[in-house]
Amino acid sequence: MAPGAPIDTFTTNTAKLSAPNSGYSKCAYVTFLAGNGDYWKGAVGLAKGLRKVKSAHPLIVAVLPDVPEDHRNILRAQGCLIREIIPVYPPENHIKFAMAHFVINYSKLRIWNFEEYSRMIYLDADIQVYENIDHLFELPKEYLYAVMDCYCEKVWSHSLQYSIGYCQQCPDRVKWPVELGNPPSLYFNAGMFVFEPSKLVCDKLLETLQHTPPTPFAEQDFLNMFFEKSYKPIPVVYNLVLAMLWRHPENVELEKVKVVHYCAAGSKPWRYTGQETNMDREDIKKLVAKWWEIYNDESLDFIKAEDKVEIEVEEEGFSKTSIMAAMQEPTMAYIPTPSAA
Ligand SMILES: O=c1ccn([C@@H]2O[C@H](COP(=O)(O)OP(=O)(O)O)[C@@H](O)[C@H]2O)c(=O)[nH]1
Ligand SMILES: OC[C@H]1O[C@H](O[C@@H]2[C@@H](O)[C@H](O)[C@@H](O)[C@H](O)[C@@H]2O)[C@H](O)[C@@H](O)[C@H]1O
Ligand SMILES: [Mn+2]
Repeated sequence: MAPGAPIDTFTTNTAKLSAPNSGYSKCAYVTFLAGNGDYWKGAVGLAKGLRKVKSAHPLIVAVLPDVPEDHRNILRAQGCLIREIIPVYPPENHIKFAMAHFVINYSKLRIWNFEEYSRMIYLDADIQVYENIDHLFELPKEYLYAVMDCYCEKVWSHSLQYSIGYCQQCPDRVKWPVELGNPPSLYFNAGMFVFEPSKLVCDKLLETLQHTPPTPFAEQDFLNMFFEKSYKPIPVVYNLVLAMLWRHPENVELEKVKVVHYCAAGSKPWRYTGQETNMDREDIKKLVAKWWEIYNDESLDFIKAEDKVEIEVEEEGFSKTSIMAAMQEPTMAYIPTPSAA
């Protein structure tokens, strides 16, 4: 079991999780979309995946102004709620320190403004949900819940952890040197987290950002700094960062994973070629195929309420209502009752 992931969150609290909704009125999933590239495909996949696992909550898509109307319409047609947000930029003079392709992610911070929801789960658009995780909305208040990240990929080569060979996923493999004081605080992957929207917190985030020099992992580093005292780790099944498969296989039981995060280089399913390092692994091929199965499944497309036709289906002597998509021509579907004889 990954160290530092206190399973008390799930053992002692499990009882609470089955309790009626612990005072959270409106909950929603939220993802983030920027630019006119192909991430909209990730958001469509996510919307269909949440439908497949019968989530009871809507998916909000926080879009930057540069997301084209046709991409927004595709997402509306999949039942997503589109919310345009104002971009957030770190202090101009430091912008070069964040990895350029991550700078746009600072705009994610605007989701703390969505106060009409008392609890939200943020999911990157390159994430897929394969099992219902609605119970996470009922975790005890006041904490930010997320899965611990891994420091072993080359993208971390700027860090002290990487140069020492230390990773929080296996703190005993290479111990943090005593002469360097305490090991780094637990650090989460910001592709998935459970949080409570608050305008007050949003204002504090934006104000703090203005005097915080950006760092390589941009808003992920910033969120880890900001929530250092209120971050609570949750098990890896809720956000499998793919690198865990080859960096810490001992911490992963793939058959139990509920959420997969396609963040490793070359792993975005809608761009997958299998050419990049580790992308020819059988488990990666299976996970990419699993994503496409949902993306291509038309039975998971959104059907507007007004387009649903309720028909009475008489079977084996009892009646049940079944919902079917509107027929092209609005003819009443009639299913004859089997003769009593
Ligand atoms: O061109 C882009 C880049 C990123 N994103 C959004 O920002 C998130 C974080 O970026 P990414 O997932 O590529 O980072 P990674 O998790 O791979 O480090 C994505 O999942 C998308 O939701 C986007 O909409 N358009
Ligand atoms: O803007 C910073 C990004 O930082 C994170 O991505 C990283 C991180 O997970 C590394 O640990 C992985 O090795 C790497 O592949 C991956 O790109 C978040 O997934 C993403 O949502 C976003 O916050
Ligand atoms: Mn991601």
